[in-house]
Amino acid sequence: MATLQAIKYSRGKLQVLDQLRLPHENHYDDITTSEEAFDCIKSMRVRGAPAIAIVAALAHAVELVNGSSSAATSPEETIAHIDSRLDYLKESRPTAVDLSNAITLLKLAARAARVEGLAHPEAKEAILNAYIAAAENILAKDLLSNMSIGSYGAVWLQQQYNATPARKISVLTHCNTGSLATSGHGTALGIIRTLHARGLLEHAYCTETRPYNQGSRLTSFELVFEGIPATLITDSMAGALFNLHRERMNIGAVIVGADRVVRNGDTANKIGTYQLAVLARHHGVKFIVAAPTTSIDLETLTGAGIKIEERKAEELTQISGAVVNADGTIDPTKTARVAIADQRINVWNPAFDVTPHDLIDAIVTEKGAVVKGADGRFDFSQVMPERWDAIVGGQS
Ligand SMILES: CSC[C@@H](O)[C@@H](O)C(=O)COP(=O)(O)O
Repeated sequence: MATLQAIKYSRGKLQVLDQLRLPHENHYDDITTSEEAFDCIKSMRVRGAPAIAIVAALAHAVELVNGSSSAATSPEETIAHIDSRLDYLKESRPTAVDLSNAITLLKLAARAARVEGLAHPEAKEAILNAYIAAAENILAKDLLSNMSIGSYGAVWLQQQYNATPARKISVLTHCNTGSLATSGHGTALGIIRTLHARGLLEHAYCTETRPYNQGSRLTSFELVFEGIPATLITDSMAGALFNLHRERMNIGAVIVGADRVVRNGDTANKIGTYQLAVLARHHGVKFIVAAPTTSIDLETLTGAGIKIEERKAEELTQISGAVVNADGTIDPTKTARVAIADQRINVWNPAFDVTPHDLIDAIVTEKGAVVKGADGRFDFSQVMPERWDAIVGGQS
């Protein structure tokens, strides 16, 4: 079956699906420079923590293939050039940690390729090749990682509920964490896809995800595209849905993604995630975060240390969409931006909120599901031993 592809890449060429035009129009932008990638990420034509990191890393790879470092005359200058482009890209969106984790890895890869005494231009070429290979590896690993998260998450849920094809479970998800937010399959939506593929999913509910509507524009599009039984609700309907779950809806879990999971398990994700976690706890519904280890930030101790991006007022006070014809069909060639509030009203528009770890039942990574120990803490040392030793080991 065809799958949705947010990012198309071959060496020297990067194309990114413009998600602002979805679900009405499939348009890919060519990304040839870091500036174009920065704008694509900042304007949210591409979004989702893993996808942001992949686009930034590959955009610079494309730039290097096309000769952007040609003025560098020594290995030091080549590395300084790479560093400065990556530092610039890092500022595009601040909350998702995948981008900074990718940048750390890419900088290390470039440095590791330095060979003492090797003459320029061989030394330069070795550094460029190492950077490009590391960037391409981020793309390749992400898909494998998502498949693995899907499997671990489905198994964990199956065990919690003794789910079988005769006793399926329903889930609720928020924002978009699918193929469009990653290199493919997705994280939270990847678990839903895997549950469906294994015959264990009764129904998926997705929230609209105001203000930017990643749920109604993107997740519902992905669910319809794949024929997964699904229903769209507004963010404000979740409480009513949970209230009915015991008798009729059989909601087994809320499954969300993450922009940054910090050392104690506190998790920043799309605004509205926290209120879902509170509601889930009140109604005895499991709350699961699906996050590759690239979304884990071991250097930040608690959620209080996470910088939350604030976005512009127009995301609340205006909305865009395609024109609906009198017969109910959609005309994708006629899009409109519409004011839906008094344009003078003060607006607070944080893009993310933080869910405290005590409201989270499991954090599913590509290395397995992490649950709290008897002390109520998440321990990530099992799923990322090397980074744990390098960062936390040195502090204890
Ligand atoms: C696998 S994507 C995980 C998160 O990045 C996702 O849940 C989310 O909050 C995306 O926010 P966005 O502002 O659309 O980039």
